[in-house]
Amino acid sequence: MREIKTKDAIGQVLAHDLTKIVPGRFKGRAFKKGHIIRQGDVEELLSMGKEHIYILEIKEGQLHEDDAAMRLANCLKGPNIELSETSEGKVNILAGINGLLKINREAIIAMNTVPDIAIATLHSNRVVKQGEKLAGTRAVPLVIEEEKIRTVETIADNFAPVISVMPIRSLKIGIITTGSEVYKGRIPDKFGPVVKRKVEALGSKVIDQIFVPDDVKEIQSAVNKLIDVGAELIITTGGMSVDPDDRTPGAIKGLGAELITYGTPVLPGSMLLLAYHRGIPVMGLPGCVMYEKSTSFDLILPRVLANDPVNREDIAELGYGGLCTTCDPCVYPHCSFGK
Ligand SMILES: Nc1nc2c(c(=O)[nH]1)N[C@H]1C(S)=C(S)[C@@H](COP(=O)(O)OP(=O)(O)OC[C@H]3O[C@@H](n4cnc5c(N)ncnc54)[C@H](O)[C@@H]3O)O[C@H]1N2
Ligand code: MOO
Repeated sequence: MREIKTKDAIGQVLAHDLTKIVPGRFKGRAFKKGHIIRQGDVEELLSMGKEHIYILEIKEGQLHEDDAAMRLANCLKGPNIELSETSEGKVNILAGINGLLKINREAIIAMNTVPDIAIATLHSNRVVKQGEKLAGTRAVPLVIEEEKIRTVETIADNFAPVISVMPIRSLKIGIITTGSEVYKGRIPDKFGPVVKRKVEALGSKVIDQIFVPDDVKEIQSAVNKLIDVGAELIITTGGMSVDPDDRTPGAIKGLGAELITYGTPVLPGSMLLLAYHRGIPVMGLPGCVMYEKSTSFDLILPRVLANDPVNREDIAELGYGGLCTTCDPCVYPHCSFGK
């Protein structure tokens, strides 16, 4: 790469994309890498403040930033990922489908430890839409040693897939509403509609809702009945804390269900339960899910729907970033909650 005066550059090949910014009106590529500079371009280049420009001269063992960015992007690309074109030396990593974003954090850290590499991502486990930008990558200098890109490619081989989107399944949901006060009609059910709205927003369907008093046997037979009629995820509400009438966790455990967790290090939503009974996930939701905008339920539900295995360690990890600051209005997922 060689620097020359713009006024002497006619006929030369531009080494990289040139960005123009007009505040409030335009930010983007004014000249593309590889463009052959013409007489008429000189005035425009000078008005963009480019008194000097780089002419491309790439040696053996070096890569241009555009080629480096595309190779980096291919290191990141896992299932259901699309790549943008290269622009201004950068490639964006995009969601190929609606789904659950998975990012290998360890791989991203290892790659960014290689000098001159920049990879910026969203957080893992977020629900994303097709076409959404998930990450961006570029090499920092205009010309980079190919060896550095090879190091990143080796890391990618060890960790693949680095970025992927898991499809979120549409499941048949069975709701069990516990609480003698609701069962006996003393108060109307306010919990069922919240659960219905949240599962439907992710593409699932409620097939049945059973109301039961705070009674172990009744809760247990409702779970089995819903599985018998084809429920693929069972969600119980209420009765999850410490009162004598809080029978739900005991009932689910008493079924012989495989308990992943009763209690999650997330506030609100710390009394949440996740178990598997006859191969079907069962979630126990504490009262706060009914009135708080975002809780542990919002963090775990998409993972269950995506069939992303959640073990006790995954639950423990939720504690870091698991405190909701209850902003008004709630801006989740555009906040630190669950990250
Ligand atoms: N001493 C402690 N107190 C509390 C604890 C604790 O660990 N120790 N945990 C707190 C947490 S965290 C939560 S969340 C709440 C409530 O948890 P529960 O799941 O046990 O909720 P319930 O007791 O069943 O109900 C609380 C409240 O909500 C009303 N409710 C329940 N279901 C419905 C429904 N379907 N429709 C309308 N309203 C409903 C219920 O009538 C109660 O008023 O406990 C904290 N306290
Ligand atoms: O489970 Mo409570 O749900 O933390 O508010």
